[in-house]
Amino acid sequence: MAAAAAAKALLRPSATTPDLSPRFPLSSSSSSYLPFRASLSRSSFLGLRLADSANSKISALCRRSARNTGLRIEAAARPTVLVAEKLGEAGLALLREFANVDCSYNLSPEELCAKISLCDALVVRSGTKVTREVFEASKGRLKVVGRAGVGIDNVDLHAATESGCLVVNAPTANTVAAAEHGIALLAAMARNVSQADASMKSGKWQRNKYVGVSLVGKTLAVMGFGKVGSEVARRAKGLGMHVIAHDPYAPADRARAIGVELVSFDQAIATADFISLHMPLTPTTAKIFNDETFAKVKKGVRIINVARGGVIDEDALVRALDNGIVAQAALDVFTVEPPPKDSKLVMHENVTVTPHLGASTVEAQEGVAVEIAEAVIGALKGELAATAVNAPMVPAEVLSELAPYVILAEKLGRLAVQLVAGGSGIKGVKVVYTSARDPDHLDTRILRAMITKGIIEPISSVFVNIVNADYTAKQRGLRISEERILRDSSPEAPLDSIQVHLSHVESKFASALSDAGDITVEGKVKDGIPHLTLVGSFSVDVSLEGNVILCRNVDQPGNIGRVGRILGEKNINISFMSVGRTAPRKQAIMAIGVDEEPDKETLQKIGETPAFEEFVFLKL
Ligand SMILES: NC(=O)C1=CN([C@@H]2O[C@H](COP(=O)(O)OP(=O)(O)OC[C@H]3O[C@@H](n4cnc5c(N)ncnc54)[C@H](O)[C@@H]3O)[C@@H](O)[C@H]2O)C=CC1
Ligand SMILES: O=C(O)C(=O)COP(=O)(O)O
Repeated sequence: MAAAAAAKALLRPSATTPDLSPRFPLSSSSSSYLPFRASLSRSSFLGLRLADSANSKISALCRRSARNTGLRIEAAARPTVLVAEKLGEAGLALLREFANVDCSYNLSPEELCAKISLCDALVVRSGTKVTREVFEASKGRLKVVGRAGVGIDNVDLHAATESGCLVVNAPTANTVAAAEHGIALLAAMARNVSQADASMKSGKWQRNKYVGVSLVGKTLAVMGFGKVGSEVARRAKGLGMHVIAHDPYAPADRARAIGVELVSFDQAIATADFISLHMPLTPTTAKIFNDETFAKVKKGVRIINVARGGVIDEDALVRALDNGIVAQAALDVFTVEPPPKDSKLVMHENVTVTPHLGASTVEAQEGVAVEIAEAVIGALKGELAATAVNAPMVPAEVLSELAPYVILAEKLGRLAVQLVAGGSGIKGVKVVYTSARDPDHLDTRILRAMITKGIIEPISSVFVNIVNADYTAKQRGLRISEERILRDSSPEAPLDSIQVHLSHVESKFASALSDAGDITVEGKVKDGIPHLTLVGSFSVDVSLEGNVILCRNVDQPGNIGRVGRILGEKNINISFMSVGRTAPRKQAIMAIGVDEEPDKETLQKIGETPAFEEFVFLKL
């Protein structure tokens, strides 16, 4: 529950307040499909407005918690999910429980762009290009792209990240289907099954023409020893083949466990009778099989490609087939899909083709549909997806521990930036984490993202989430450095404190400057609630709920009463108050937590109080 709350805070655009869900006494199962969120923000991560028609017990809890913390509950419309390619029924049923589902297949790029600004999520397979234009056309509404399969080369990940859109895939459910298809193509190619079938159907009986080659004892090189590659290797060994593999990143012990030897690229292609491709299409693997490569293969090699067409230079393959260097090829995937009708490769008599059917089994399609529906629904609820492609994956237990610190981190960022005097410009941010645990084991990515969010959102129209935080900081020239300090405190908590320092800036509240001249704020988590514990060099202790007024004054009797009276006259509730001073009757900082936002006149009155040398109102 806490993990889910932390994740929601990470993903929503303007988490001005902690999500309340951890405090709701709900079982995770009862809450999992309820479209509820409580938030101060005008819209949640997905721009969802919360359903007002839902379970009244939950509504009451939301309202009560909302009153306690000054939160507002908003009613949300159901999100809209555009399913742009055929998806298994079980996945569609899950999506329909949670969202309005628009199944529109075969959209042109223009039609997709026209629809996308009305959609919170998009589900695709390999046939839809999710380009930068799509993200731009969504105008920020699209919050998750679900790829119902493995390869995400059809999604512009840079554009997704820049727009803060999460991309999730379904990496496991079609592995076996793809591996089985690889084996089907291997066997069909070796025994000329499709050619012989076509010949017979045209009325011929050509037994001598279609003599094949045996698999047993032959060497198969598996290029890319990941999920599919290793399943292909396992099956090929069952057929009595000698299997070698090339994968620069695969662990040798995994290969050894299957009885496969990992070899270099050149060794693999020079010794193999069959080469089966299972690497992703990336800038390094694009056209990795080209004229130069074919010049190094064993003459008469047979090639199977169930990965991506783009890893082969198709013109070079046609040349290699024509001159007999490659005896046969079996291809499920093509550089352009569908390939041109007159494609020499497709029409080649030594080539067996299928129209990207690797993942197309009934079982795999039901599997990927459910896998992607769950990931998309999770993301629409603001949870971090285990299969996120463009966001850090944080284990649930880590997230659960860090939940209150995630909220603290954002609030510290928000406080710090509001202390900057106009025109200063922020360049350097230093974050110091103190912990009793080995600081090297502290995963600060989500905390850094939230501090970035807290700093950037109040001063720009950009919304920042865990997907685009680092990118947005870089874009704005914000350098964020981190320091971890080992402190002798309770090792039960993951962190003792977080300090945010903004360097080389002027402050509108001079007392927020530390001795080193940085705007400094520090916070801790006490009883699960984030507290502000240091401003400049003044120790304070104010719970970070609602808003905060900071006043500097000379420590003398009556100041608390004065400000209390001004706020009381306007019915503004003080939630917390603390005084930090250098010494009795010397300079002091009063930190006052207020539930409501004082109007201009009230703030002016506080400012005009003679005892107050400076003051600032900070929105959390
Ligand atoms: N035809 C179809 O319908 C299907 C195609 N695929 C495709 O198959 C490919 C593999 O999928 P999975 O095994 O699930 O992915 P995976 O991520 O588990 O495995 C890919 C492997 O390729 C390796 N690799 C990366 N660069 C390499 C290089 N330069 N040389 C050799 N190996 C390299 C990686 O280390 C990794 O082990 C993907 O391109 C995927 O899109 C997957 C499922 C269905
Ligand atoms: O999962 C993959 O990478 C695939 O290539 C499967 O593609 P598909 O979903 O069948 O269009």
